[in-house]
Amino acid sequence: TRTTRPQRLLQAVSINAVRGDPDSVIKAIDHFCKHTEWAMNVGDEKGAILDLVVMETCPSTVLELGTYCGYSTVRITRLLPPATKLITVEMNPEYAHVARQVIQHAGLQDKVCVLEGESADLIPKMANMFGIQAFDFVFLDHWKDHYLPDIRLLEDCGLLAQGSVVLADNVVCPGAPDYLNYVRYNLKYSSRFYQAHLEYTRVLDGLERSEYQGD
Ligand SMILES: Oc1cc(-c2ccc(F)cc2)cc2cncnc12
Ligand SMILES: [Mg+2]
Repeated sequence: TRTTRPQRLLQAVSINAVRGDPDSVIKAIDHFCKHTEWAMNVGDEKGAILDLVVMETCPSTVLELGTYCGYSTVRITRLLPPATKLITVEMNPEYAHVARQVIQHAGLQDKVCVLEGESADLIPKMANMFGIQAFDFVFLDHWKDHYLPDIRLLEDCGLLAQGSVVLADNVVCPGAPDYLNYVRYNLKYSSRFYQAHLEYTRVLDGLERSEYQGD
């Protein structure tokens, strides 16, 4: 097929969503994934849990690892107050290019920085790049075998502080067993599981919310 799935998803957004309206962008992507073509967005069921955790955290600084087409970027950013910045990291340049256009269609481009590259390379540079101390909220939604090394790297770079909330997607499917073991049995975290389903399917999945207890 000439076009890629992210490009077809972007086309569905540009046709069906209202410019400047994040909720219409979210609805257009969910409709596309339910009726046209499955895609690995966090989706509407897990997305509603993501919304609740973001709202109760009221974060000033947000990091997302794994942008894909920007669906969860839009979900999170639409809930943030005007002054807040969200940094999202995507290693695939083609995904990043589509995500920037989806985020722009939602009218949220001024609140989001899409960084292209490997999370392991970029995390150590973030404090200096953005003049931040710690992230109040981190959403892990990239390759599952990077969850554990990346949360350890965030700790080592002093980018987690007491009360920082880390929410991880796909801890059941595809699964992140080493990450779950770490956050559930390490006294530095208070962790809880939200049972849900793999986006747009009946397959079991879930989100793990882990709150950093401080050094
Ligand atoms: O939410 C997700 C789902 C899947 C996925 C793919 C194929 C399958 F069969 C089941 C699950 C892969 C992901 C990779 N990165 C981030 N999020 C993902
Ligand atoms: Mg995911």
